[in-house]
Amino acid sequence: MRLLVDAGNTRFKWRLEQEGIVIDEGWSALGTNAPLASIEGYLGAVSRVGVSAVIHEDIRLRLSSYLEQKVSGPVHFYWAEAQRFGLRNSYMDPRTMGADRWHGMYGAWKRYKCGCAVIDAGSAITVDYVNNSGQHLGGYILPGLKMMLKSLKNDAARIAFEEGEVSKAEPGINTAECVNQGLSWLSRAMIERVSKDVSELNLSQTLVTGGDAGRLFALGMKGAHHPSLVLDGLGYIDSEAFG
Ligand SMILES: Nc1ncnc2c1ncn2[C@@H]1O[C@H](COP(=O)(O)OP(=O)(O)OP(=O)(O)O)[C@@H](O)[C@H]1O
Ligand SMILES: CC(C)(CO)[C@@H](O)C(=O)NCCC(=O)O
Ligand SMILES: [K+]
Repeated sequence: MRLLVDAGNTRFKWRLEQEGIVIDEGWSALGTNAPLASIEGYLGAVSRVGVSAVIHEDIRLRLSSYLEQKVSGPVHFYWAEAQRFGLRNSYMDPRTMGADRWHGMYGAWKRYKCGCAVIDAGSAITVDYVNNSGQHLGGYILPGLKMMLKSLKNDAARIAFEEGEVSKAEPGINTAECVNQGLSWLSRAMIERVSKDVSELNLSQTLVTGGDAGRLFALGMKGAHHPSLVLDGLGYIDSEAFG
C-alpha cells in the first residue's frame, strides 16, 4: 500500500493506494498530534510514503517522525526540481519553490502535456503558467481568501464584520458588505486577469485546485477542477522513482 501526503499550511491531504488504485482520500487539520488518525488502522500495511510539504520545518519533522513510527516502509519528502519529463522550472534556485507548486504543475503537465495555467487556491493562492513546450513561464503568490479576511480582522482596529461567502461584487454599503463583496470583487479581477493571460500566452488548459477552488468557480472561474492535483503530481513522481 502506498500513502501520499500533501502537507499544506491549513490542512494535510492524503491518499491511500493499493496497486495503483485509490482506496481512500481525505484530509485533516494542521496541528493535530495524530494527523492521520482516521487511517491509522491502515498505516502498518503502508510500504511507502511520499510527501509534498510546504509547512514549517518543526511541523515537517513532527510529521516525519509520526509517519516513521506508524508506517513499516520508507518515507520520502519530494521537493521542487529544475526539470522533469520535459517540464522545466523557471526558478534559478528550484529548491526555493514550494513543493506543492511543482507537484501541481507536474500533475497538470502529465495529465494534459500542453500549455496550462495552474491555480492553487489554498492558504495562499498561487498562479503558475507553463507553456506548450513545458517551460514554466513564472507565477504569482497571493494571500489566500481566509488569510485576507484574517488580516483585515487582526490588523485594522475598526474593521469588525461577520464573514459571509457571497458572489455579489457590487460596492458595499456597510462594513460586512464592503469586506465580503470586496473579496469577491478582488477575486473576480484575478479571474479576469488569469483568463487574459491564458489567452495572450496561448495556454490550452486552466486547472484549479485548493480548498477555495469552488469559491473561484462560483465567482466565474473557467477551467477544470482537480481537487487533488498536488497528490496527482506527487504520485507520478514517486512512481517514477520507485516503480
Ligand atoms: N473544511 C475546511 N477547512 C479549512 N479550510 C477550508 C475548508 N474548506 C475550504 N477551506 C478553504 O480552503 C483554504 C485552504 O485550502 P487548502 O486546504 O487547499 O490549503 P493548504 O493546501 O493547506 O494550504 P497551502 O498549500 O496554500 O499552504 C482556506 O483558506 C479556506 O478558505
Ligand atoms: C506559496 C505557498 C505557501 C503555497 O502553498 C507554497 O508554495 C510556498 O511556501 N512556497 C515557497 C515560496 C515559493 O514558492 O517561491
Ligand atoms: K496547496
